[in-house]
Amino acid sequence: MASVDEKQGHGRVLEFDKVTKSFAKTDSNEITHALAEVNLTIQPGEFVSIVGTSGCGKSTILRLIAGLIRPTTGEIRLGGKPIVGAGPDRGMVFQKATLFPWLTVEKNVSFSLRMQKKQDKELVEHMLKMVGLEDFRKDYPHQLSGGMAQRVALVRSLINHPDILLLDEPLGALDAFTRMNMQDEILNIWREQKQTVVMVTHDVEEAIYMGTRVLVMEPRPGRVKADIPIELAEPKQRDSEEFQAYRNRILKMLDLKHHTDH
Ligand SMILES: Nc1ncnc2c1ncn2[C@@H]1O[C@H](COP(=O)(O)OP(=O)(O)OP(=O)(O)O)[C@@H](O)[C@H]1O
Repeated sequence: MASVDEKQGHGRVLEFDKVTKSFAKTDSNEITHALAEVNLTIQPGEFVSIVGTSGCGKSTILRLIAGLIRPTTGEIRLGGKPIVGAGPDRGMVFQKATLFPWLTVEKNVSFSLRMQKKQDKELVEHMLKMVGLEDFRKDYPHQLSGGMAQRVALVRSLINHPDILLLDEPLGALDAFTRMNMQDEILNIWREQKQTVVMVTHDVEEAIYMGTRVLVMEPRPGRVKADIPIELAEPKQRDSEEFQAYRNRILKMLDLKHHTDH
């Protein structure tokens, strides 16, 4: 039986135990080692940011946690139990809001509740208010800006009270101003709901600003190169010396081998 805590979706530790993931290339006999051995413990309520150059396995980590793919070797456990598939206790948001174009905002948000025959008008209303979209409930996705669509995608995942929220570059397609606003919105939601968040981003400042911890990854084979707890006073000041020291340290790690624009 799940404990009350588990039912509420909080309090479960996420563990990667010697996890590797390899993919066979379809056009040759080669194998891509997307992840070498990853060992990782994420405590409930942590906000973990993942940064790293292209192809170092960031999305693979999220897809493994989501249960969309299985490890090649090793095990991923949530609350001590192996993750064997997708489930409503883990919600994922992608860079491009994947909304149903034929459904209104309200219907997109309540979709999974309706699938589970758990209609809850008040909850939907609360969620829409939380992201300031209550006046747009009857609009369709094509009528929304990128930021608004991403807010809908976010609350559509949050409505199941996931234990873990998985964010795959959720703000990557937004303009700088909207992006900064949404960083604060996501942080407010996280502070209110206290779920565990694992977010992939290419933006080092965003990783530090939002994360309680930053994982720096390295490619070929993908692995965690550094695991950096962010110990900055809230609210974090992007222009503070301490903030910039984290930024420079992480950028240096990313630049050592790969001169990219990350
Ligand atoms: N389904 C798949 N089939 C074959 N190879 C894959 C598959 N998924 C990922 N890979 C390979 O695994 C490696 C890691 O991919 P992943 O998408 O996790 O990287 P990433 O760090 O998220 O990259 P990016 O920042 O470019 O999104 C890459 O070399 C990629 O080509």
